[in-house]
Amino acid sequence: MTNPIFLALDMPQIDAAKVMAEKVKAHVGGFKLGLEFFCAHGHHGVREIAQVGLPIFLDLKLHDIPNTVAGAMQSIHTLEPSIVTVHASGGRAMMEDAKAAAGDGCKVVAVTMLTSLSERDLKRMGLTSSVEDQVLRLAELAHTAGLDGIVCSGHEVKAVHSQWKDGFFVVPGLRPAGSAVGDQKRVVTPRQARDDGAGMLVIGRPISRADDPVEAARAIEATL
Ligand SMILES: O=c1ccn([C@@H]2O[C@H](COP(=O)(O)O)[C@@H](O)[C@H]2O)c(=O)[nH]1
Repeated sequence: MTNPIFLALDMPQIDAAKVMAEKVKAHVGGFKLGLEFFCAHGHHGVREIAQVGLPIFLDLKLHDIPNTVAGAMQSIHTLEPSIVTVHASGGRAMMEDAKAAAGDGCKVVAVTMLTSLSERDLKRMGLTSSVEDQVLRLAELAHTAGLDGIVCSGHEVKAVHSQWKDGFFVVPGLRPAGSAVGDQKRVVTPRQARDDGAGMLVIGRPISRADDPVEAARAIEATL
């Protein structure tokens, strides 16, 4: 089994990110580079981390009109990410154009409902359905648009998996038992997410902010 853990390198310093990546590379399957890192270091930064030798997940959460998102996908093509995110709420046409622009060898997955949101947050946005129904609805839209899968929390992944059998499901908001939750609201353990159908486990602070990141990554890997 390939290691499903992707370490989120959410840090603005490229040297620190590279040191962290080198340290933990034996215990993770790849690295996730998001807005904090990409806004600071762009293409150069992605190439630096790619040199460590593991797959790169570019978590840019693209969300704009179809033409703009397709252009952004083409602009990151040369970086050869193994997976890129767009927001499902950008709509079907946007997701279709993103997938077409991504080309072969790059999975495109849609963020459904951020793991930092709760049912209460949905209501504040005027959405009256449950979190699970909202995630299932957006997953169906992403499936229809031809995407490879979605990003959701471990609370919904089982239901999504039973609705979309061959989908690829990325699950962040993961916390080993007893670790600090921080700003995440819908959390489960890495093992629970994997058992429920997650294909990729995105983990940041429980590893990157641990006193001993190598031991933290090793311990999580051992639970899977
Ligand atoms: O719904 C989402 C989508 C993406 N993320 C990203 O995952 C990591 C989680 O980091 P932790 O430190 O383990 O909380 C982070 O990079 C987010 O941008 C998410 O958390 N939820």
